[in-house]
Amino acid sequence: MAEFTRLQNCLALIRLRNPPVNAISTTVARGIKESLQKAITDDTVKAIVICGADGIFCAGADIREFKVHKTFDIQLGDIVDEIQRNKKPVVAAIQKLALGGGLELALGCHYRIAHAEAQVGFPEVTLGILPGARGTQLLPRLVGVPAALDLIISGRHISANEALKLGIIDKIVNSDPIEESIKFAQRISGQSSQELQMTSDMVADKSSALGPPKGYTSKATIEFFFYLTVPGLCCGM
Ligand SMILES: CC/C=C\C=C\CC(=O)SCCNC(=O)CCNC(=O)[C@H](O)C(C)(C)COP(=O)(O)OP(=O)(O)OC[C@H]1O[C@@H](n2cnc3c(N)ncnc32)[C@H](O)[C@@H]1OP(=O)(O)O
Repeated sequence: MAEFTRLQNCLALIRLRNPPVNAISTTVARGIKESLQKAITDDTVKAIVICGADGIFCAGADIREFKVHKTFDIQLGDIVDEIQRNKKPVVAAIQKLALGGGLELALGCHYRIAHAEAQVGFPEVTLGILPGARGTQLLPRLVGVPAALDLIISGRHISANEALKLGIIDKIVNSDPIEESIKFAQRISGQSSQELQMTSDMVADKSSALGPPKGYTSKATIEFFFYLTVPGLCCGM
């Protein structure tokens, strides 16, 4: 599930909870979607923090459901789009791991604050799939195409420090990233939607050289990935 908490100071907290690694099951995805809706439609909420329960952000899709579903009725990509469309700033507080769909969720957020011991990565390739929830668009926009390809094709996990240097993470903390994210969200919640729109437009301008906007995966890119990865590969969800 995902728990929605209305905090003081005009903030909302969305906490993923699915032991042992807060993987994104259908129930978790539905919970995130519903919680986001609540936060977005509540005029008193000015900023949103997304985190995981029990000291871990999220290890990606719930692989226990892979045997049950061929497709998921709630698409993580739609949730990522919703976060990006909305005018309220969203901060991802990353503890321990943000992998696969968990990293895509974090990349959809406007800011990422991670603990120094955290790791991030796209292990999809080890399962014979590709990041399918905007990761192949959002990652290159942050780190450039060569570094994004390296991470997606290798499936390796990288440290928070490397992620900071690459530009995947905005800030590393040695304290509790959830508390830090709440403080940060509080600070930026004063920004007007116009200021936020200007900031996201500037980011979009800077990355426009990388091609079409999110939601688009070129055929050539897909073919390239197919070529480089294992036979019998199926596409991400
Ligand atoms: C709606 C879908 C939307 C988007 C889809 C996106 C695609 C993806 O996200 S694909 C990527 C999926 N994630 C992974 O492949 C991660 C796989 N797991 C690991 O690499 C490791 O388990 C680990 C998370 C790095 C943790 O390693 P470690 O600390 O060594 O512990 P383990 O013994 O390996 O695992 C502990 C415990 O967690 C369970 N678990 C791990 N990952 C998942 C997962 N993704 N889903 C469900 N459960 C997971 C693992 O089975 C262990 O459970 P036990 O009951 O303790 O055995």
